[in-house]
Amino acid sequence: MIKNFLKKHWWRYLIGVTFLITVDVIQIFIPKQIGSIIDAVGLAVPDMLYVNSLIFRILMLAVGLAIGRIFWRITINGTARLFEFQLLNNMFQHIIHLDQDFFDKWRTGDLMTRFTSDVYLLRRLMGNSIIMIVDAVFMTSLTIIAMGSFVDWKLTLIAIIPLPSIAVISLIFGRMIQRRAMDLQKKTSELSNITEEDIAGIDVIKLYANHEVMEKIFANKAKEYYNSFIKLIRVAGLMYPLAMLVGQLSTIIIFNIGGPMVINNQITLGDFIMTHQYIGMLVWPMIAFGDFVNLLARAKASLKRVNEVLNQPNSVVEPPYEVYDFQGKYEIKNLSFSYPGTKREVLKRVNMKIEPGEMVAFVGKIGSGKSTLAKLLVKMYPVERGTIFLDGKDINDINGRFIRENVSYVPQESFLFSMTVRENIAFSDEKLEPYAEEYAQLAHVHEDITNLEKAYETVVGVRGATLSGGQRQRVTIARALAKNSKMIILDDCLSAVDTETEEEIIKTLRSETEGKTIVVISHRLKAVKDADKIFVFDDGKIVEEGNHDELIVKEGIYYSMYIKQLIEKKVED
Ligand SMILES: Nc1ncnc2c1ncn2[C@@H]1O[C@H](COP(=O)(O)OP(=O)(O)OP(=O)(O)O)[C@@H](O)[C@H]1O
Repeated sequence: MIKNFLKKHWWRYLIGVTFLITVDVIQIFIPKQIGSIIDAVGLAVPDMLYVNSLIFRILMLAVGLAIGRIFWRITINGTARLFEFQLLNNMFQHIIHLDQDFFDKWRTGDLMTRFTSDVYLLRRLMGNSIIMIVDAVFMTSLTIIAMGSFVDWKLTLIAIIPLPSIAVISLIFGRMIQRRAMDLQKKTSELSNITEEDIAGIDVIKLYANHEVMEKIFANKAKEYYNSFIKLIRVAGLMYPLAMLVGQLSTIIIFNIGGPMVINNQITLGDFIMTHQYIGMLVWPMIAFGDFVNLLARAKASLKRVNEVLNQPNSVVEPPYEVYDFQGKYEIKNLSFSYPGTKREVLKRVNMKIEPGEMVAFVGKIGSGKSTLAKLLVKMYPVERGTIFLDGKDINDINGRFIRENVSYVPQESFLFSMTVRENIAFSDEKLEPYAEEYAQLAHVHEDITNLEKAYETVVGVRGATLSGGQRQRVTIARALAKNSKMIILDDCLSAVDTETEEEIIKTLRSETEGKTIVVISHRLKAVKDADKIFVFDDGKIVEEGNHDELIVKEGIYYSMYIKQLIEKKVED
């Protein structure tokens, strides 16, 4: 990723580094001018014209410095921002195409940290670190050359003796910093996870009056993060003063050796001050070197974490996207399924046929595998070859995106984006916005929407929080209907509306969407009793199948569930 970026944008860095080196070169001449001014004004009769010309030169150099700095900032920092922009896009584009398995396992906070603080460190690697290393190398060598040629080589070579030890200090500390930086990023992720989860689950915390417990858990995580940070800054914080100390040793040498040289007239006072200034100029590149090693170590840790996201493979291997005349005929043969990374079979030797235009219902106990099968129909998880056939083709040979374009799957948890109701309904295509009312009517939610403060233009809260559960569910159905796909799967997505409304919505769907295949998962048997086929699930197996009348005659599990629900309804009434 970094290599590719550098291959493409090396010229931007070349321009930036040229400006940076120009600035370094200009900087080298300022102490020389100051030294010359001191020597000139120290004469018995100072030549003020010469002094003024030196001052003018300093002014010109300062202007050159300012221009150079502006340009290297624009080019180098701008390129680093471009890298950040492209990296963020790459990461997002990668994860958005990953299948459900990835999102089941990764926690939002962890992902957020990788998108924010890890990317931030990589941006600094691609910007600040270039500046640091160029300054460390060029400023140091140019300053040393200037000191030697403008003043005295012997004095210069003795003064720089302590400098290589800075490199050694940086290298030793760099390793420790990397380890601690990795731990800090992990702790940052954990803290983000818990913050994200606590805010998302704030209702539950309040309802259970569980503030103290959650505060304690949060405080522990925050403390771990704090400790990890302190551990890091202890090492990083020790490295800088040590580097500075070594820098000061050079100053002491200058005073000890350079001072007597002035007294013995070997160098002028201007030369001495110039040398002192040069030594001062060497301190920044030394720190820059330490900073570079520190940043490199931290960025390496971040690169590893970002690459973990970018190299995350899809558990479903997709064939090329190919369009064909989708019918929606499913044939499931002896399908057994365990979620990726788990051993427990949640579907066991399932056989099923769904014909185009049929209405099919999945019923059965909780956790019996109904939603799992529905998700497999839209290829959200990988399945063995030869188990699911769609329109006569193995599902593994059809691109998942194409399937999901033709099948609208309405999941159990209704999620809306914090945009207007109209935009939510027309989520699949903004051109559908003028027709939002029609789809809302089909989903029996039009009246509810017109009663909202701004009707269809009402912006719903985060995740649709400002709508009731039932309203949210029906808006998600309207959204699925607007997609106008050939097949629709309603995964127990009407649990928050009453039985009558659920029945009516299903009836309307059936009559208004003639020819479309409908799969309904519901716990209310009355709502699905008109289905062409009803599959009864129990512990991952299909234990009964047939239409309502056939299943009633069988007097099996379906029959008992149906009678139980009838009695419950009567008792309720
Ligand atoms: N992402 C997952 N990873 C691992 N196991 C899972 C996952 N999702 C569901 N399961 C397990 O698979 C089994 C079947 O779950 P599924 O959601 O398909 O049941 P269901 O019949 O739809 O239940 P319900 O009627 O309560 O919605 C359950 O035991 C559940 O714990």
